[in-house]
Order: sequence, then C-alpha cells, then structure tokens
Amino acid sequence: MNLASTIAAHFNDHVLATQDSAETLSSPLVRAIELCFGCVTNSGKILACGNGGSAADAQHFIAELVGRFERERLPLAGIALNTDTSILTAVGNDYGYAQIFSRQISALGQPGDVLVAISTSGNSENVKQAIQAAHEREMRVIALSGKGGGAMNALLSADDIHLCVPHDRTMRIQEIHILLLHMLCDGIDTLLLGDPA
Ligand SMILES: O=C(CO)[C@@H](O)[C@H](O)[C@H](O)[C@H](O)COP(=O)(O)O
Ligand SMILES: [Zn+2]
Repeated sequence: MNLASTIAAHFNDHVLATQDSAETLSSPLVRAIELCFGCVTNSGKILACGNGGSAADAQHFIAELVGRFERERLPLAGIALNTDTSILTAVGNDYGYAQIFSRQISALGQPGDVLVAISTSGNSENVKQAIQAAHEREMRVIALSGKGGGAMNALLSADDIHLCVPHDRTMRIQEIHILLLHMLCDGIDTLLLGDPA
C-alpha cells in the first residue's frame, strides 16, 4: 500500500480531467450561463436534482442562487428537488422512486423555467423522468453527466445543453460538476453585475 502515490495519482488525474473538460465544455458552459441568466431575469426559476453526491451538488448550487455566490446581489429563484423529505418519502412511497423529481416538476414547472439535471452516469431513472417532465412543461434542460452521457443522450433535445464530463470515474466527474456549477454561478453574476473589480 502506498498512499502517497495514490494521492499523487488522484491530483494528477484531477488536473487532466479539468484540462480535458476545459476543452470540451467551455462553449456549452457559456450557453448554459446565458440560458440561466435569461431564465432568472425573465421571472423564471431554476429547478435542480440529482442523487447522492449529485443531490448535494444540486442543493449547493441552488443555495448559491437563492442566497448569494461571491458578490452581493438580489436573490435568484431556484429550488432543489432533492431536499424536501416529506415530498420525497410520500412520492417515493406512493408512486415510486423514479417519480420523486418528475412529480415536483409537473407541480412547479412553468414554460421558461430551467431544469439542471445531474447524473454522473446519465442513467438514473428519476433524473431521466425529470428531463421528460421538464420537456412536457416546456422547460429547457441543462444536463450534467459523464461516462459518455448514458441514456440522457437520447432524451435531450436540440434546445437543451449537455455538459458531459469526458471521464469514466464517478468521483472525478462529480469534482468537475461542482466546478461547472460554480462557474455557472460566477457567469450569472458577471452578466448581472459586470466583471468583478
Ligand atoms: O457521491 C457518490 C459517489 O461519489 C454517490 O453517492 C453517488 O452520487 C450515488 O451512487 C448516485 O446514486 C449515483 O447516481 P448517478 O450519478 O449515476 O446518477
Ligand atoms: Zn461522493
């Protein structure tokens, strides 16, 4: 066992994953920032969902919209769909785990709202059904995935934005996802407030 070499390999792989993501995801990330900015400045709201670590990412992102990111600004409208344990247990129990997000989107989603759908595999059934429910509500989708995008590829429309991290390892994909979400917050703030001083 050599912990030092394992740690060195993690740092190195993280840097490579970041470099590869910068090449493939910078352009779609600009479009995602513009989509979110247009949404929240036209009375829309951003809904976000994911499982496990991606649930944490979804609520982390939404907290920075409703609260603030780095600079003082007005609160922005967003809801994390993985946070209300009464809804999650009721819908999970009565309708099934696959519907825990889609049911909330059917209840809350309006045309012009945006869904941020997070799944490292692109294959989580509840996230897939969330994308379908968002389309039924005339919402556009920003999908964060990895591992080639999985089943999400077939579900996303030409109007959606797919940020698929070019990596196969869940932990690495999640590390890039939180970087992307922070850059989304930073980009929205830049469009709202101008470049930072
Ligand atoms: O955070 C981790 C692994 O780093 C786990 O909790 C992970 O998020 C869970 O296994 C999820 O259920 C994976 O779902 P997905 O990313 O494939 O949609
Ligand atoms: Zn994790």
